[in-house]
Amino acid sequence: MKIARVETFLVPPRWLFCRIETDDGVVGWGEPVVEGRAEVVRSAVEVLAEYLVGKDPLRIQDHWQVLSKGGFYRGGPVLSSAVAGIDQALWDITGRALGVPVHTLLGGPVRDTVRVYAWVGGDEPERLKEEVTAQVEAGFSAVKMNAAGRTPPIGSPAETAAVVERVAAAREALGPHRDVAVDFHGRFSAANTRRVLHEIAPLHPLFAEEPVLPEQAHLLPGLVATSSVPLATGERLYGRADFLPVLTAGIAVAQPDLSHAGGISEVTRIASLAETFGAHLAPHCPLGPIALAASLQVAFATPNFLIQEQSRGIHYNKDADLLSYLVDTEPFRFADGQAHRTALPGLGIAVDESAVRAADRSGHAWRNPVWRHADGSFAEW
Ligand SMILES: O=C(O)[C@@H](O)[C@H](O)[C@H](O)CO
Ligand SMILES: [Mg+2]
Repeated sequence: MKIARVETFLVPPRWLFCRIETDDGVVGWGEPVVEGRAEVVRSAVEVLAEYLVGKDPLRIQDHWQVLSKGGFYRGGPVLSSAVAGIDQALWDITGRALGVPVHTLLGGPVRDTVRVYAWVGGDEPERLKEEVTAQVEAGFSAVKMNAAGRTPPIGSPAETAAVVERVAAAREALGPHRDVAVDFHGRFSAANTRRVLHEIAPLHPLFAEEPVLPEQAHLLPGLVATSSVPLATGERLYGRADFLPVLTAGIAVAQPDLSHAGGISEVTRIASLAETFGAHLAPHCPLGPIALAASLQVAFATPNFLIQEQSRGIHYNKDADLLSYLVDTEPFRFADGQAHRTALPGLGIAVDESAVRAADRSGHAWRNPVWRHADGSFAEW
């Protein structure tokens, strides 16, 4: 079997899919994308495809090495995401060729269900409470909320109180048997995060995500030492080498993204690395159905897995959502807040190829919002 063709599809709301076809007709799908930079990753996939065409798709490890390291310059979001999507498609092809799910290829299942969480928004506590209640009624046992949008480097008492009030509203709607995770997005200074973590700790968050920016891993040990809130990070880290410092710093939850951190191959390695630090895996995934399917395959085979992000109900624009490109949406219904393991081959989903081809014809030009503080200065996140 040889790789015959690699195609990419720029599909709303903000994703990029790749389809790899073999000469004997087996097809695998992947999702190589960086939010806001989809066209750049598309170009990277096209360059990497030059090497792949004519090769045996089952040699995933060797292809991963060549694609990740053979260009001399390594790592970073664009290359690692391009490799990630290709890697997902090669695992999908391998599973389909052998008639087994990817989690079987990864050593077999260690669990039958995977707990997933839903995102909730809302600036006002009452609105947030409504959103949490709606997700609880939809079956979810865990949600994630933003700590805040634009925050000044050090918040006023009122701004700090507003964050606490919103987390408290979520906690009240959830009760003591469900979980709330709080995403800081690196938008707070470490000093502000330290103060806010102290205030929200009694509300028992599942974890605090990106408590500082990814390039400030050296500040994490101080936060770990001064807070009882488990810290999480990883959506903007792209491989084992990037995770080593944050794991060494003592984070509790590693959050590689299956579409950013080198795909199934590299995320399983990151999971093993995290295990040696006693840390758990909670893959980032505000992305599409293929990234989520890849995440779930890893979750079914990873002992130190905690919880899975997914984008049901997040509408980056009105044109499409998580379910738009699937023949059968059942795998992502999450009626009881869980994904259920199946024996379907490869990534375990059926992509609606005609819907993908049609969506690519209009494409998208999704870009990250640029935020500014009240004084006009750039607000980084
Ligand atoms: O944890 C999350 O899902 C967010 O931080 C998103 O990754 C961010 O809004 C960019 O897509
Ligand atoms: Mg995040």
